[in-house]
Amino acid sequence: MESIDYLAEERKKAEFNVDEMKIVWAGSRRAFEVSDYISKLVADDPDLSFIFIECHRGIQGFSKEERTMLPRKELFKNTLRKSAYSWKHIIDHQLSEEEAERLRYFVDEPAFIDSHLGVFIPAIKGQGTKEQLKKWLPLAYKMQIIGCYAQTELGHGSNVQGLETTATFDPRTDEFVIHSPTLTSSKWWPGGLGKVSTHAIVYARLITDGKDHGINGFIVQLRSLEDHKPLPGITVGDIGTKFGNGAYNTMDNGVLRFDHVRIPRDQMLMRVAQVTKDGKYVQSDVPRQLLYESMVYTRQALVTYASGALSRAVCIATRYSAVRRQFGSQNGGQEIQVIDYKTQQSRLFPLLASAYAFRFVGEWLKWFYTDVTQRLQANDFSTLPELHATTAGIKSLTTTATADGIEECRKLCGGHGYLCSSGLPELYAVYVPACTFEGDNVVLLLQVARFLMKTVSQLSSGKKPTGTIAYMGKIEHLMQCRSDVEQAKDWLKPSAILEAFEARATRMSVACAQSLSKFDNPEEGFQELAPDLVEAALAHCQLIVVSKFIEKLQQDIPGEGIKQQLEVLCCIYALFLLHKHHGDFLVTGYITSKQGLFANEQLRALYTQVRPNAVSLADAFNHTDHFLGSILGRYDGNVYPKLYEAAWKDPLNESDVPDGFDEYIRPLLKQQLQTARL
Ligand SMILES: CC/C=C\C/C=C\C/C=C\C/C=C\C/C=C\C/C=C\CC/C=C/C(=O)SCCNC(=O)CCNC(=O)[C@H](O)C(C)(C)COP(=O)(O)OP(=O)(O)OC[C@H]1O[C@@H](n2cnc3c(N)ncnc32)[C@H](O)[C@@H]1OP(=O)(O)O
Ligand SMILES: Cc1cc2nc3c(=O)[nH]c(=O)nc-3n(C[C@H](O)[C@H](O)[C@H](O)COP(=O)(O)OP(=O)(O)OC[C@H]3O[C@@H](n4cnc5c(N)ncnc54)[C@H](O)[C@@H]3O)c2cc1C
Repeated sequence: MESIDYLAEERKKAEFNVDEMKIVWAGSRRAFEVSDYISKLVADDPDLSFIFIECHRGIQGFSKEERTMLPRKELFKNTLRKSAYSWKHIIDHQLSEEEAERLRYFVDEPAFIDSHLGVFIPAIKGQGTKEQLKKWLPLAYKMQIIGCYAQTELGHGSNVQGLETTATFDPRTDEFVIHSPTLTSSKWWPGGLGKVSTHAIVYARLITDGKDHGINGFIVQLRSLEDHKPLPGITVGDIGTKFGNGAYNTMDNGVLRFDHVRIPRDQMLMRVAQVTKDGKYVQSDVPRQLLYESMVYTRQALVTYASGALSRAVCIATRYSAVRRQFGSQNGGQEIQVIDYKTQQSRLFPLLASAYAFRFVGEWLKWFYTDVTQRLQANDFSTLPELHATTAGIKSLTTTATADGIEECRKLCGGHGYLCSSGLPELYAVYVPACTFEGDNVVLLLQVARFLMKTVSQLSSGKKPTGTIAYMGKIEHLMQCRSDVEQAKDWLKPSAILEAFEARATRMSVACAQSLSKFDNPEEGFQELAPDLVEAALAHCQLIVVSKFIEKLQQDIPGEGIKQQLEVLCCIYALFLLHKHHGDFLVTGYITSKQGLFANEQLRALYTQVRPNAVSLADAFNHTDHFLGSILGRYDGNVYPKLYEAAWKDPLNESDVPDGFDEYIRPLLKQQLQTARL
């Protein structure tokens, strides 16, 4: 049966070519084609799109929207089935790495494979010697071993140097003895550890000849490759159900303890430091920070994932806002679409713009990461501190804004957003740990702040800042200049926006540096001023996102109306931030309150420009209905009949009279009858 497109009128209003925008969103025509093909493949194959569960009626299939009603144990088993099926598909059809990654993405269930491919393999690549890569990578790529990343412990996560697990070298047997000396040293959280991984990269304190050399990575086998039982000395299991039904519970985050487990010496990852057969500790000429390299990789990858998650929420909220009507009916006509309310626009459109902004900064960050890792291979470590600060900061900014944005989209959908069938509660529950994993977002901003303070202190020594901090080279100008905006439309000039963000970031960093210099003990000062330092770091990161959006617009972007739409979105992103943080811009003296009001006036005008294009800008994300998993976000906008239909699928509606009626409701009703008779 052909479906009616309830959003057709909205789509007719678009002032740009949606197909061309899909390519800009995907990054290239080839990336679009791969994503488009794989997302449809997943949506159309029940083995990938459905959840099959054994119940009293035999095997029953459930759609993605019904996932939150299902018990964890069955969901988990289904995820194992999907992973095995996906893997077979990848091998049988010889999918490329890019296609395989897309397949994992569109299946859209957190699983051990994410840790295996997203952290275990990158850790071996980053910290292993050539010989170690040769031995372990083929096994990992063929999934003959499955690995996880066991860094965090019950007692320590953010403070990596505080980890307690020990790896003590025994020269008599040429082995390391891996041990968990305390309860708090139990590994806690690693994804894929609880029930699946056969191996782990274990972070432990390296001890030779009684001397503690700090943290290093070790490859440790955890489970038998025959019967999957834990090896002697190993206690391992799942840490328990996490936030939200369904959500991240398809992942087996685990707990792990070692009781003097022995591993061969060559299972210490030895790119950064080596231990010789006679127990000598030898530091390589590469920086110790390379121990943290896999975190840098994952943090940059999480930025593109942030744009993906935010775009899903925004797509749902935009389509639903065009379908939903409230108030304003005249002469029996239709009510007003809620998307036409300026308040709805002022909450929704900055998120739409943010999704695009995060996409482009993610694209750039991927390039930057590749560039720096190529330099590292050639033993040029000069850009590593900047890469660390940038990945940490942009991961922090984008994941916080995305988690908050998903929740805002839920509220933008009113009551129906609170239903699991809207897809938004589960999207939030799955997404929100990204603010914590791969580094707590505040801890990461403090890393950016340290980098900024170092940069400011080096300015006086004549060191020329480059890359993302090149703007600080113009410190004299940026400390004194004032905005020359005279009317609202002046805020459309990229140069006006850029200077505002540069001046604000510079002034906030310099103010922190000046306050810090008043402390005798700089570390004490850093702790005391941490809230201000976090704000300065955020200002720097927002400048990076804004400037990468502006740089994107300087490229040749073909397609009818595409550049104009992106220009509008770029200005919305920047002016929304300016409006939200206008206290910073005012206090640092770059703008006057009048200029702040002009920015807000311009922002409202930009919302009017986006309005006719909003649904099409959300369509350009090219999300399938399967991937969205949301009745409110359906492409055809046919929301109400589908919501009504879905309600009846809830297990509570399997019978008219609920279980428990005889025990708990009937006696109450009877008691009331008796009271009434009295
Ligand atoms: C079927 C399908 C088939 C195919 C599919 C294919 C592909 C799928 C592929 C990929 C999936 C991709 C992406 C993954 C997506 C999702 C991942 C999934 C789940 C995520 C799981 C989560 C994992 C984790 O959470 S792992 C644990 C993370 N832990 C942390 O982040 C801890 C945070 N803490 C720290 O990082 C550090 O402790 C610290 C806070 C940075 C402090 O460090 P330290 O104590 O050493 O102290 P200093 O601050 O003094 O730092 C010293 C010095 O080092 C510099 N530094 C610090 N960190 C780094 C770094 N990372 N790099 C470089 N340099 C660093 C710091 O600046 C100081 O420098 P100076 O001395 O110069 O000042
Ligand atoms: C879903 C999920 C998956 C995970 N997967 C893995 C995995 O695969 N492998 C793995 O090893 N780990 C994993 N982790 C663990 C994760 O990396 C840690 O939880 C994370 O690094 C934060 O550390 P923490 O839990 O110790 O938080 P804490 O550091 O205890 O943070 C608690 C609070 O203290 C604050 N705080 C901490 N230090 C400072 C400071 N210096 N200054 C100011 N404030 C501070 C934080 O901002 C936060 O508000 C996962 C976590 C989750 C939630």
